Amino acid sequence: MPAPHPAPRPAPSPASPAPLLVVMGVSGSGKSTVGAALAQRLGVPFADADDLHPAANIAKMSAGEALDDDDRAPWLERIGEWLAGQPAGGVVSCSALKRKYRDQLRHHAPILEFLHLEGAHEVIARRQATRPGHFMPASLLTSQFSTLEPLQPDEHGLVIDVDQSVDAIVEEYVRTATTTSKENR
Ligand SMILES: Nc1ncnc2c1ncn2[C@@H]1O[C@H](COP(=O)(O)OP(=O)(O)OP(=O)(O)O)[C@@H](O)[C@H]1O
Ligand SMILES: O=C(O)[C@H](O)[C@@H](O)[C@H](O)[C@H](O)CO
Repeated sequence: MPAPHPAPRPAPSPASPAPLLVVMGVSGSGKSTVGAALAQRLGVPFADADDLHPAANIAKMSAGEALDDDDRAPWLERIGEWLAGQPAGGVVSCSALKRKYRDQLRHHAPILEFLHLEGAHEVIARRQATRPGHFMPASLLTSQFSTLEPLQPDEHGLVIDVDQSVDAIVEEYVRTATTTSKENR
């Protein structure tokens, strides 16, 4: 049962800067792939939060151990600092599994939007399994789903199903955000 759709924010317009967007979801949901494609489509900088992990976090996940709140806290701070440094908008791919993680990011960038790439376990597991050479083992996918807290109604964001092409996801985001922008005029 998909989570209720949270309130989407208006799309970028001449009057407003491009969004600060976090593409969120469990491991293998397509955050890095969709995030990079979306940043290119919107003409804004992109950062992959995987690149901002302390080495200890990468080692822990590579060893098949799930991260905990203490592991993620410094990582989320670095992501928040990156977001705060993007005055003209930007996209970051970050799992942002828990509400309190998203609150920590909003502390750095209050006007923040989330795009949750939501999908069935079997769809995402198939993509994780066919992904070459990534440090995140497929064995951790179940813990990702059990840790995931969907967007709540008061959080600005969209939920898009991953069971479609990357281009289709990007265009659905742009179309939905643009529609919302017109409705808000
Ligand atoms: N919409 C899509 N359709 C088909 N394949 C996809 C789609 N999105 C991503 N993929 C593929 O699925 C795999 C996982 O994608 P990606 O690495 O972007 O996920 P992720 O959420 O960033 O994972 P992690 O959090 O573990 O880094 C990759 O091989 C990618 O090419
Ligand atoms: O536990 C988490 O929050 C996630 O595992 C992220 O930290 C990873 O970066 C990514 O999903 C795996 O590549």
